[in-house]
Amino acid sequence: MNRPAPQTGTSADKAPPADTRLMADWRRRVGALTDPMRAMLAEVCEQGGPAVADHFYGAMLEDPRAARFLDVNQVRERLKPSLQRWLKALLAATTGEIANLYALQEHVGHVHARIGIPVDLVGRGARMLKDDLHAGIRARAGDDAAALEVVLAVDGLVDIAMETMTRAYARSREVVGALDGSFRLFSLIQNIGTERERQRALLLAWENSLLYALTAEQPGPPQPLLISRSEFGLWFLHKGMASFGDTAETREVSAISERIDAALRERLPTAANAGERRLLLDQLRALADQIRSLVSIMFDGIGDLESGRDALTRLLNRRFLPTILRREISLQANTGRQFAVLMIDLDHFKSINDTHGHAAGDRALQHVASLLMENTRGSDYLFRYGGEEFVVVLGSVDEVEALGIAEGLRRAIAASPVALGDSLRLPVTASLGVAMQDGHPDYERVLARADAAMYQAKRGGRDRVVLAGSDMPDPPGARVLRY
Ligand SMILES: Nc1nc2c(ncn2[C@@H]2O[C@H](COP(=O)(O)OP(=O)(O)OP(=O)(O)O)[C@@H](O)[C@H]2O)c(=O)[nH]1
Repeated sequence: MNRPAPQTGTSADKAPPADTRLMADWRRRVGALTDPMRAMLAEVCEQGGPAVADHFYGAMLEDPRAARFLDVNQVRERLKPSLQRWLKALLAATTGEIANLYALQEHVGHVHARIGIPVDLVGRGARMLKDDLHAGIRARAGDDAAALEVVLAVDGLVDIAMETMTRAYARSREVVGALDGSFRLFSLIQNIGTERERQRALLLAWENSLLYALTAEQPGPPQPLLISRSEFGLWFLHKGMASFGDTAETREVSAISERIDAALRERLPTAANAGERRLLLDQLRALADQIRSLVSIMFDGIGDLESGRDALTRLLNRRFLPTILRREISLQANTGRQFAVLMIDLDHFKSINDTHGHAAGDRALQHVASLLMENTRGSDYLFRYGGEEFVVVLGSVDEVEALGIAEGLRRAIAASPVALGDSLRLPVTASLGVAMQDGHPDYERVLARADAAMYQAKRGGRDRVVLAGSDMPDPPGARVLRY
């Protein structure tokens, strides 16, 4: 598991070289600050900082778009103090500190882009900060020329910080846009023919369960029959819509699925006799037929996709991970369905290479990749993350389900040695870190938590699952740790 820090998607390594003109201008402005001006700015930050931060985040939390990214505790404990520190760093900087400030602003710009913070909201925040700082300056120095000088200096510094951030933001959004676009092309499907047949079969399986339930004496509650809960429905929500995009067909499939589920919820409990249930069944099957035709049209439309997959394992390439995580984060915000990230690292993999050769190592990687495919659902995303590391994104799961799938994967890997030649069976184990998405808008965080949990699993002795930050009890017989 030796590897450099993960660099996914919009990381700084993809940023253009620093804008030297902008930095020079920044230095010039900072150099022009006189000692009295600096003293005034220090006082405004020191005494007015907490009120500025209160006002800033109070207004942000009132905006529903910002409220999606912020929660009250996070604002109180982390963001307000960090805004005050940032103000101080910006307004009290010396020319020698500009390079660091520039890097910090770029970082913030990248994070905003990853999270998808609307750019007008950032602009509004800057305007509010300036207004409050102006008020603080005028309260101390009145309206004389010296105060005006300080106001102009503050405006210049805040604007230049914003410009640096916006530059990084714009660059990151370009990367995000390009990745999202290419993901649509590549994501879908390892083999379009197979995937098409698989989804037809899943739809049919859902219809059969409907047939079975509706012809039974007691059809039971509607919940387990909902198409949105079926494996087809999960595939459509997590992968179908992401891959085919917002088209007339995908919208129509969503609308028909909602009609099916509404009919099940409303009419199943009151469909007292066999005749009524038969009628309901016929209507639902007619709707399922429409879905079938639409899905067929969607598959016909995508023609020849390249694979976008890791050549050795056929799993998804990690460069698409940010696209998927961003999408799952917004799906969670819109639907309330949680998702989980599993970080999986094979144990002592180096010794397999060292003892049996690199080809045997490759074979082991392919073997584990196929175990991952066999032991996950059609709606899950499987990535080759690095050499002997994999990431699985589990959509629509709670903590218990995620843990169950992770533990199932651990067991499947441990129970299924790699066949090398006719007689050699090589045991392989893996350490797994599981992180539930905790509502934080930056996908790097859930990845980092899964990664930390996986490291914990290594430290705990390997061949185990560690759940990041949880109080739940371990399932019986499972090698699950909490920390
Ligand atoms: N065969 C093969 N080996 C790979 C590939 N990618 C990475 N590796 C090897 O995977 C090994 C990873 O070793 P380490 O990171 O030291 O970790 P480890 O031996 O798995 O030990 P722990 O993770 O601590 O349990 C290195 O020897 C890499 O050369 C690959 O595509 N094929």
